[in-house]
Amino acid sequence: MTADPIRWLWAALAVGLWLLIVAGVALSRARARRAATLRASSLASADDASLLVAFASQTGQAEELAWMTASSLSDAGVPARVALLGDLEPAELKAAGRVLIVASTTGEGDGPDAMSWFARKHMTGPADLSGLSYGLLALGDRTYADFCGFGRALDSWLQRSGATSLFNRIEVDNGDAGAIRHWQHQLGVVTGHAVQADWTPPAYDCWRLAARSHLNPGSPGGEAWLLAFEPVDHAPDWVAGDIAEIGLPGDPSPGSREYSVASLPSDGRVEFIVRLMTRPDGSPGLASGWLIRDLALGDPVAMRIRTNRGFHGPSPETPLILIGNGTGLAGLRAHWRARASQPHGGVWLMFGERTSAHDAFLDAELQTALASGALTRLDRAFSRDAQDGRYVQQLIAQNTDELVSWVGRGAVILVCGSLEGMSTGVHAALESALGTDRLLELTETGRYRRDVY
Ligand SMILES: Cc1cc2nc3c(=O)[nH]c(=O)nc-3n(C[C@H](O)[C@H](O)[C@H](O)COP(=O)(O)O)c2cc1C
Repeated sequence: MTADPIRWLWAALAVGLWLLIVAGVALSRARARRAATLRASSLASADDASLLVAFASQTGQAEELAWMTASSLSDAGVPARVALLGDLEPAELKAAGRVLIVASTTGEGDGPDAMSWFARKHMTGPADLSGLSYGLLALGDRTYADFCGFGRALDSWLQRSGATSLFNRIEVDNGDAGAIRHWQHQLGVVTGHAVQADWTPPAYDCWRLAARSHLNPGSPGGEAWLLAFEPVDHAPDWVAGDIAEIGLPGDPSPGSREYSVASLPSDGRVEFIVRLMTRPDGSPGLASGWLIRDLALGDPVAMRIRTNRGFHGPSPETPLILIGNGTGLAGLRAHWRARASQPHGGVWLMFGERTSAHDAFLDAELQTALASGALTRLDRAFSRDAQDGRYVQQLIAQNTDELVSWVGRGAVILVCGSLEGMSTGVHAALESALGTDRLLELTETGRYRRDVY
């Protein structure tokens, strides 16, 4: 009996303390939100032509990356403004035309608190976002059951609302520096402006240039070369679809470049294809010029292999449709080579380049792969051939029945090559062959994957 008043006192104190904490959290969130909104509006006001960077953040990492994204873009000469995604209306997103989004996941696969109203009001069904293109950086942590749950839900809502992704969603596991560098790389591709040196310099291994062969002598397009590197110390493990990051020489280093790996660990070397780029003054591009013109056989190179889950292949019994153009053949080659030594469910390669006389990249190897069964079917399109000029997307249109049948048997479609022209053309051709809903379903179930640049 005598203990009761004391219990009541403790209980009242506990409730009071809890209320104080709740109020404090709510206040600090509201303050953070206001501060972000203020910063956002101060950047957002003037220039409507600027690139929109929107974020959804719970503990600040997504917000920080959004600001780093915007300032990198501004430094590269692309004006950018930052906004809280949760404060925008779909009509404002649509009006922006292009948006880069950084979004984290919290709770159990939930969106940040600042997104709850937006999610309830807008994300329960599709909005009208036709004409909007977007890039998405999803932050998360693989130790949670629903990895990047909110980023994935957002991606799916954007697609269902008619928006087009500029590149595959990039997922960041616990601040993974490689994935963040990949985002930086894509910023450069999307804006056409080199984005300054890496935010997080990677730890490289030492490799040496072992071979370099010209794939398209006489081509009307830029020179394409197959380069091979051997490890100096240890060779890391990797799988088809992974990416080689090359550190450019210099102190400080002017950054890194990414290339789709065209070989497998069993080859004992990393191979990839580089196109010689030309600067406006006619001189060779910084990275491609160095790799193709300056580097001598035996010279050391700083390189690491980055896992690129979004472009890994399915198990061997699943039919595989590989579609690409130009240097994109590199990312596809590792996939058919991975099947060369085992029974598999079929590999169909559709490849596009300029001329059959000069741009039939790796022709002898492709013929051998066909003869051995590593490739089941090969279709090529050469856009500048006088009689038969076609693009790779036309191969899809011409073989719709076959494509539908492969997809009906569970095929996975992998697309690698240029973002402009090829991947949008291929996407449109796949949409008309399979239907928009079917293609969306393939995207969401990981059966349509793109590695485009
Ligand atoms: C309470 C809590 C819950 C989380 N839940 C998830 C989750 O379900 N899935 C996930 O991928 N990451 C989850 N994360 C990891 C965060 O997404 C990750 O740390 C992210 O970088 C945070 O970004 P932010 O600071 O912008 O909110 C969670 C983190 C916290 C603190």
